[in-house]
Amino acid sequence: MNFENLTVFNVERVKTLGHHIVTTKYEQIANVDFRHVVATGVESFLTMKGLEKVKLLGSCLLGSWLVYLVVGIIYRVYFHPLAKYPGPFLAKITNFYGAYYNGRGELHIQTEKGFKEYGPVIRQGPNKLMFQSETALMTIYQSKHDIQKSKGYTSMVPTPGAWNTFTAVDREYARFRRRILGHGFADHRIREFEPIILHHAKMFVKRLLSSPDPESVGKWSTVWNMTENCRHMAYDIMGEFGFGQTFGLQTSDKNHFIIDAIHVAVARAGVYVQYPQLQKWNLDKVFYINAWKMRTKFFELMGRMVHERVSEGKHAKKDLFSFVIDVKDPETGRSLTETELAAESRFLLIAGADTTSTGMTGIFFYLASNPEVFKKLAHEIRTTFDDPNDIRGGAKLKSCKYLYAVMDESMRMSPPVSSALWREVTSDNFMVDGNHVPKGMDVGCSLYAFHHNEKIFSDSYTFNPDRWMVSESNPAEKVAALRKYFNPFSLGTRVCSGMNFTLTELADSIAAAVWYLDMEAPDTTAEGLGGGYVGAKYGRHRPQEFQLYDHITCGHDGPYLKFRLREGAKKWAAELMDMSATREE
Ligand code: HEM
Repeated sequence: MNFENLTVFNVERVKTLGHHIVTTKYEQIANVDFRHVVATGVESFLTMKGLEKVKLLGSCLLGSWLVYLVVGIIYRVYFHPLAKYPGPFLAKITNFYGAYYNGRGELHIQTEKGFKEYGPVIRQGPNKLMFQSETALMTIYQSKHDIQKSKGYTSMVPTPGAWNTFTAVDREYARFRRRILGHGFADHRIREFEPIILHHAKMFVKRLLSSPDPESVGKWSTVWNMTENCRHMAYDIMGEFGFGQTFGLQTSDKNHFIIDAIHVAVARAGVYVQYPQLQKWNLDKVFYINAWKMRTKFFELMGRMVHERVSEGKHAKKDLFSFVIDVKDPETGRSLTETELAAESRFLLIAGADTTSTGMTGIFFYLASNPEVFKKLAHEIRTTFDDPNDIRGGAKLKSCKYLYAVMDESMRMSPPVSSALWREVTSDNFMVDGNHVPKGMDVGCSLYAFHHNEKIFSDSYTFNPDRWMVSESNPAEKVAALRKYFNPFSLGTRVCSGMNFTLTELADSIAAAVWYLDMEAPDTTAEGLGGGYVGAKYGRHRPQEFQLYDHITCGHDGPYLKFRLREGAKKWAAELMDMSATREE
């Protein structure tokens, strides 16, 4: 084509209605030298005033951006490899959908609602598919070769190279870290650490009993917000496990800021995991100014704790540091450095403390809203243990089947990690439920939506621990079938490393609290208990459901409860009240 000489036409279309023919008339105006046109354009641009130039350039840029945007949207909606899958329009065109709902703490609700609206496969981002079937759950999370954690996880790495087990995307590196960390979570290590868990569980009970009136043993206590009390206990335990020392949150408010610091960090991370590109926009400076200040204080505290721990000597404490510092990976011959271990300990505050405290708070919510369940559980614990000092992991505690059923049912109803754990497809022939998912796409299942899949968990919004109890009307096979799909700790190659640690912590502390205490909810409204309320928007409308605000880990409030020493426990109360916050090693 010759661009130097172009023929320019004046085009006139003649439009008529009905069956008349539409004609188009071309009238030749001139033969134009294209180079001349460009030169004239440049010349007239140069002669323009400054403001006019800016306006013209601005319009051109805006125009090009709009064209780019519209073309992008059309591509994502009609021509993208995932175009055929249903889902919210916003999700089809941008990851802002996931970021927005995660920021609001409602992605888990939108997902559960989405399956009802669109069916078992939803497009939840331009390159993301969310599935709701038993086979999809197994295919996605048990695959060893065709899947790895999504790139979104890398947005949580604070400085280049500072991976921890959770953020490790690379399969080989994650396996290496899990092999080392596994030594810290081995059963015999949990047994060695358990006395520390039990000490904090007793401090928890002692605090719940305390009241402004010193004569009040046996009378109702102060009203406690269990969200806070459970967090304080779980963070203190994780301080001991990760850093060999307690934060002292149950006994002083000096370090309470770490919980706020972690929550802002988690809310921020939740948004970026859904939409990693947002991180480039440096929004932290705008939205998280206070968080940056808290972050600095938090890192200073962590730095001090790591320093103190390291200077105490490798085996001075029974903690993660001591359990794994000497472990050499048999496959690579490598150990974790002190810096790598410190990164792991920092991460465990989120992964281990925030999650466990949500699990525990949920249990208190469901016990408070279901007094008949509390009664049955109290009977089981109080008749199994004559002496509360015998409560610890082992056959006796394991025999408390109803305790474990209550724990499972609470985490089914309100999983402490609720959203999808995105996985990236790394092979060319990955199939989920007969759908070929191209390489580079993200796939996942939502824990919350899955636990409320009526096909598997019937009457899924009813708290019913009996669904986990084997009986004549509920045979072992039926319970086993449920258990296969119950996955609060995820499953497969990246299942939670701290699952057994958590179950020990929950069983010890709930059994101790129920052994010593009766409880009562002074206010059974949504605000008082932390449930939903009739008339609220979808997902927040169920009074019998503990309300979670999901941002990777979950925010919540309540239940507000008061406690009193139960009958027959007086003999043991004095010992409890005399207990010192300082633990004897
Ligand atoms: C109720 C308590 C807990 C729940 C519900 C929970 C749940 C989960 C889930 C769902 C994952 C998978 C995350 C993903 O795939 O991205 C996970 C990973 C992990 N959790 Fe937990 N967790 C809990 C407590 C703990 C505790 C107490 C620890 C340690 C002391 C811990 C350590 C870890 C680690 C290290 C990972 C990363 C595993 C990997 O990516 O390979 N968790 N947890």
